[in-house]
Amino acid sequence: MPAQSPQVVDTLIFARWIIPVAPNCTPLINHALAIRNGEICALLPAQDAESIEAGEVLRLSNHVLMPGLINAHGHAAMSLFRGMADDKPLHTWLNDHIWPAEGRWVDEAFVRDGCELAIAEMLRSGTTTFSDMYFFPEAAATVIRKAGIRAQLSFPIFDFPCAWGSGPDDYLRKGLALRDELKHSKLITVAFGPHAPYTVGDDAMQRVATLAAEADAAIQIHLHETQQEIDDAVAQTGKRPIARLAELGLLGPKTQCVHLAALNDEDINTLANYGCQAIHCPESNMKLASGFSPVEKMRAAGINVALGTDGAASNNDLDLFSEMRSAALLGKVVAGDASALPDHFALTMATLNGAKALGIDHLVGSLEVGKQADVIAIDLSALEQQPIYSPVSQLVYTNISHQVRYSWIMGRKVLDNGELTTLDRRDIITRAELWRTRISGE
Ligand SMILES: CSC[C@H]1O[C@@H](n2cnc3c(O)ncnc32)[C@H](O)[C@@H]1O
Ligand SMILES: [Zn+2]
Repeated sequence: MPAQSPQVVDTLIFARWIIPVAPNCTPLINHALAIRNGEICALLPAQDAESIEAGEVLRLSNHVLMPGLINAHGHAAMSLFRGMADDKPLHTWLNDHIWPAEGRWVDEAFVRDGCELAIAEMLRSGTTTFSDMYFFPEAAATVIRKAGIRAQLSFPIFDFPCAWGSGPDDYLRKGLALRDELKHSKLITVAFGPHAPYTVGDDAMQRVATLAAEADAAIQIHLHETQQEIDDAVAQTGKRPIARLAELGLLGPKTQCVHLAALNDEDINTLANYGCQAIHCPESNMKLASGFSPVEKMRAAGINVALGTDGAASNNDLDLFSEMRSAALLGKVVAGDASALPDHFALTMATLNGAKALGIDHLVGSLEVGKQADVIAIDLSALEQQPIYSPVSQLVYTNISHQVRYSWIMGRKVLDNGELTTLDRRDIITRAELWRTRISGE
């Protein structure tokens, strides 16, 4: 919108700093962003925006405005298992604790309540899009619509039955029906979620590859999470999981590979050649002692690397700001280079790279005119952020998520001065406590 011909907009936000992420993370100082019909319609110097007429005007003199964060991998409803099984390695955690608990407790009500708790936590800490892989995705969709958050739902596929279905045929039928039901949704996309190479056999894997290609849909899978996963696969099949998936036709630019915490150079080449998406979950990988993802090597190979928290039972929070910090710190240790994974790259992983990984970078991930208005504002005036040499450094390296004050998704304000506008915080806490009482048998 040319500054000389002001038009009426819905929301006009003046901010001390605006970090657009594209073309880069250099902060624009004293600028304004205008929103009309859910889209960003102008980004311009503050003095040029004064004449614009707006339904609502916000003057955020201590704040950074930036794209909403994109949590590219998680299991939202697992928030109800937060702190239930800590300090265990992945396979013990899954086989002896999480899977038995899921078998006993997970139903539609669990997913609804757990999802709401997770979404509230994510909204309060700056996430505007998340990717979920969990049972009863229809129940998650109901809560997502209520909250007004953006999401990818990767419906689960295993070789064995679970509370949501009886096996691959049933999962694929239900998942495709959900995809059809949500095909006109502006906020939700539906992807295939084969759980992992060790829980999905060749037949089901091939069907996923065929159906996803037919539907032009994304696939999200836990992949190369531990060295044990690879050693077991080599012992059973003679192949590394990435090589097996390549043979089965599962790898491509719409394949979102989660964890990748045990990779050799050949694996990295294969992922790069197929144009796969990488989703790094540093805190979950550390907590379960799964392994170290070679993020710098993947980036150097041209692989898009996004960021995810994983579920709250293996993290134990859904705070993407702290995830950026962990990624930046761990990235330096793994690369043996303090200049590896700099702050601006961590910020890009949590925004634009997340959007690319989920195939929605034409819509979100950066503050650019024409994109959807998924925007957050963070107050930098607290003591813990002083003094401010670089707002990008403060966002990545200081403890900041509690300073997220505003959040808009498609132009709708879902966080207003730190308060959720679409969800009831107290009610969510009450229901979480009820689940804890039930689960701990009190
Ligand atoms: C297909 S529903 C999701 C399924 O995945 C389990 N899960 C959670 N975190 C992890 C992880 O890090 N690796 C593998 N599987 C994980 C979750 O408990 C559900 O059963
Ligand atoms: Zn996971």
